[in-house]
Parts: sequence; C-alpha cells; structure tokens
Amino acid sequence: MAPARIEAGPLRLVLASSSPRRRDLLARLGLVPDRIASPDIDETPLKGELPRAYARRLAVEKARAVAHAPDHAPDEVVIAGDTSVALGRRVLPPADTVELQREMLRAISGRRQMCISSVCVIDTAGRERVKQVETLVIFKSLTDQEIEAYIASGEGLGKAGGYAIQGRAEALIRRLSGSHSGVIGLPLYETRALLRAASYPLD
Ligand SMILES: Cc1cn([C@H]2C[C@H](O)[C@@H](COP(=O)(O)OP(=O)(O)OP(=O)(O)O)O2)c(=O)[nH]c1=O
Repeated sequence: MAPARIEAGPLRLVLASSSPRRRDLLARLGLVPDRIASPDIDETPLKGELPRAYARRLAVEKARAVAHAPDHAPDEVVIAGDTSVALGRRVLPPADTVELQREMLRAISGRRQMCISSVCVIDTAGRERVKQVETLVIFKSLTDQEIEAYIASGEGLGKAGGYAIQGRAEALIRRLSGSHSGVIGLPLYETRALLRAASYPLD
C-alpha cells in the first residue's frame, strides 16, 4: 500500500509590525494577516552604520524577533519591514518632538533624500529573504510658513523624517522616484515577490 501523503495545510501569515500602515498595504495585496505581532527590538543605529545597512538589519531583526518567539507556529510565514529616511549618510529619526520635526523639515527642504524600505520574509523552513527599495524624495524649498503649517497639521509627528507622504506632505513633494508604497512602509512589488518566493499563495 502506498504511504499516505501528508498534505501541507494552508500557510498562516504573521505581520511582524505594529504599524497600521503596513496592515493597510497588505490589504492592497488582498491579504489579511492571521496574526499581528509587535517586534520588540532596539532600533538604535550601530556606530557608523549607514542607512541601507541599518534599514536592512532592522527589517531582518523585526522578522526574526517574531519568527523565533515561543508562540511562533510551524505553519507561519512572517513578514516585517523597515522604512528609514536618509539624508546623505545620516538616518533621520522619528520626529518625537515638534522641535525635532521642525529641524528635520528645514534640513530636507529642497534637498535630495532617500527613503529606504526593507522587507524581510521568513518562510516555514526558516529561510530569510530580504528586498530593499530606495525612493528618491525631493521636497520643494519650504518656506517657514509652509513648515509651520505642516507641523500644525500634526501629521508628521512620530514619523521618520518628520513627514508622512500619505497625507498632505505629498503636495509639497516636487519629485518622487521609486516606490510610493515603500515610503509609507511596505513596497508592494517587492513584498508580493518575497511572499511568492516563500510559497505564500498570492495571485
Ligand atoms: C517617510 C515616511 C515615514 N512614515 C512612517 C512609517 C513609520 O512610522 C515610520 C518608519 O518606522 P518603522 O520602524 O519602519 O515602522 P514602525 O515603527 O511604525 O512600525 P514597526 O517597527 O512595528 O514595524 O515612518 C510614513 O508613514 N510615511 C512617510 O512618508
């Protein structure tokens, strides 16, 4: 008698992110995570760490933190991301205060900045795959009045670089080249490719 074939059950998707934006971006791929986990990792850049390496490391560490946690199940595919804003060699931190936000908006005004978005997917065999996309963002030269009006909107507070492209900031952006979804938090093209490579069913 032929041995019974063990059918693999459906895979479960775990979003390793506390960001509601990443959940919304997954929805644009028709996906609803089976579980959402908040990775608790130290996001301090290493000494001398450049923005690309930083964004990549954070996406991987967030995914690993969830994939290696005791409540991780063998049928779970884990996805995590990181979005960092780089001005030259400098990673711009989240705008935790209005003062810091003002300082960053002045610094990025009229200058080229790179939004680096990394995605890491860990499949059920524990294999890690990472993709990174860089998006060039150039704001117009901002007047003090424009900066204060933007700050007063409250939109960019807490966000990397002090702005959120998904709101009114886009009206101040002269040029964007790369991945719009990547700037918000999860580049859809790369995310789809990584999930497919991890055998997660996607059209
Ligand atoms: C530049 C930019 C950043 N952001 C946000 C997304 C994130 O809050 C932040 C980047 O921080 P992340 O560390 O990538 O994400 P997070 O801290 O929100 O969530 P988690 O670590 O749990 O996955 O900047 C925007 O929403 N829009 C933008 O245009």
